[in-house]
Amino acid sequence: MGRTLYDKIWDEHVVHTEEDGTTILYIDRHLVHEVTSPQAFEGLREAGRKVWRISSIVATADHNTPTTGWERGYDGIADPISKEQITTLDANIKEFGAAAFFPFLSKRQGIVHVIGPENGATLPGMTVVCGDSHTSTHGAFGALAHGIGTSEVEHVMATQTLLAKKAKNMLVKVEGTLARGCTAKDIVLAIIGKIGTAGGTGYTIEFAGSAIRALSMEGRMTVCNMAIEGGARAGLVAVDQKTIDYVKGRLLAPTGAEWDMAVQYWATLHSDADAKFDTVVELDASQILPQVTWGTSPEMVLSIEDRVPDPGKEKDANKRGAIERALTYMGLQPGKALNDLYIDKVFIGSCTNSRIEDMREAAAVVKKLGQKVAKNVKLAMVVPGSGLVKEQAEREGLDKIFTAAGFEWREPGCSMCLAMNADRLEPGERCASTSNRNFEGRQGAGGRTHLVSPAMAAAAAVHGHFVDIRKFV
Ligand SMILES: CC(C)[C@H](C(=O)O)[C@@H](O)C(=O)O
Ligand code: SF4
Repeated sequence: MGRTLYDKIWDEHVVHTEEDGTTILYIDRHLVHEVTSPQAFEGLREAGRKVWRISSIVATADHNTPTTGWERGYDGIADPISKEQITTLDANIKEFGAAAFFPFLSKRQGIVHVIGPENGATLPGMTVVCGDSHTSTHGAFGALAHGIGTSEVEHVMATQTLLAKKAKNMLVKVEGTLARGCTAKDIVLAIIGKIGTAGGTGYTIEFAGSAIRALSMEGRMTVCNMAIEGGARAGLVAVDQKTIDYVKGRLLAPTGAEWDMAVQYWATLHSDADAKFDTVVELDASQILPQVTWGTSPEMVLSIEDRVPDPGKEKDANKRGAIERALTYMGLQPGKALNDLYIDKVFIGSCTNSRIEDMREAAAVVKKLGQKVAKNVKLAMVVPGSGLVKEQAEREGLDKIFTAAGFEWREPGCSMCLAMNADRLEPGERCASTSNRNFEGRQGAGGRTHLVSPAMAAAAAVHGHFVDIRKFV
């Protein structure tokens, strides 16, 4: 019987499987950031162990790094805990080693899920782990990639393996053509709206279909990034020519004869025609409208043509309670049209939407609208995902488009995606955000997050409220 892409990568990495399915899986790439690595390094130190394969480690600082004040160097990191995490990572990598380290202030620094692919650290067919839930992003390359906990970070460092149990196979097939103005972000929000945040629990999701194949690598990363918000630990997209073209020539990508061998192998990284999936979900891309979340979970999502739901119409008492709580937190009345929601802040960034294509998409909308950020919007910030994205965007003059319209153009990092640095919402502030989580307090205590695409966020900044982006692109 044919195998799925997930089956193939899994089989290739099994070291040993116990009768109950517990498997020792070999790990090819270990991405490291400052938040989930300190205890792992400390554990190694206490046990007198070294890192098993230094060349598997690629590290950067991202969650705590400030997005302003870089000219002041490490003195620009106001929060002492943030500063300590960043300097601790520097010291740990110095002591234990890495294939590549992109520290705070370096040109290639950035969000771990942006710098991995960008530097060819993420390659098709690899097993990729990181102490970070959005590691699913790297599945866009046909790599089996998922987040691990801090104790597992130490385990992988010490043994180059991970204890895992195989998940089931889910196929999410998106066929057809997206409407103008609709993007990868709208696809993945629509998928989560359909399957729910628990829909993918226990599965690895392969995203397929003509709409997924039509996406750029950046778009595929956006989709896989949010697989975790749909409950799946990992998301995958089959390798095709776009994948190979993206990887070619990147810093850590293979070269010469190794490249040729790799490409030959990568060509096998797709599900066989007769592969069996445990569950299949289908979506019609032409029916996907611009998406906006209204609540405090990514599954609380509707289209721009919709209105805030009425809990009174929900028969299930649990669901009704959840809607009521979300509306209270979000400060929303049932029946309010989503395009009438006025916002206080705009955040364009995060590992979901901070790549060059996202910057281009947002800048194109700003340019087309030709107006400044609306008066009611106190802050509209654009945070590129890495130093390289920032540099490329500046070469294309995108920063000028943003700043001329009144946006702030910041230094790279996670920033207001989770407010671990100085960038945050104040209580009650409403934000159009291109990130992936809208949980209570995610962008600052009491902050209200609406997840949208970069195009929608840019249009909302200029109009001061959400709009049907299809009319403006
Ligand atoms: C800090 C880190 C462990 C966390 C994660 O695992 O995802 C963060 O990146 C997030 O997005 O909430
Ligand atoms: S950008 Fe946000 S979601 Fe991504 S790794 Fe950073 S904090 Fe997590």
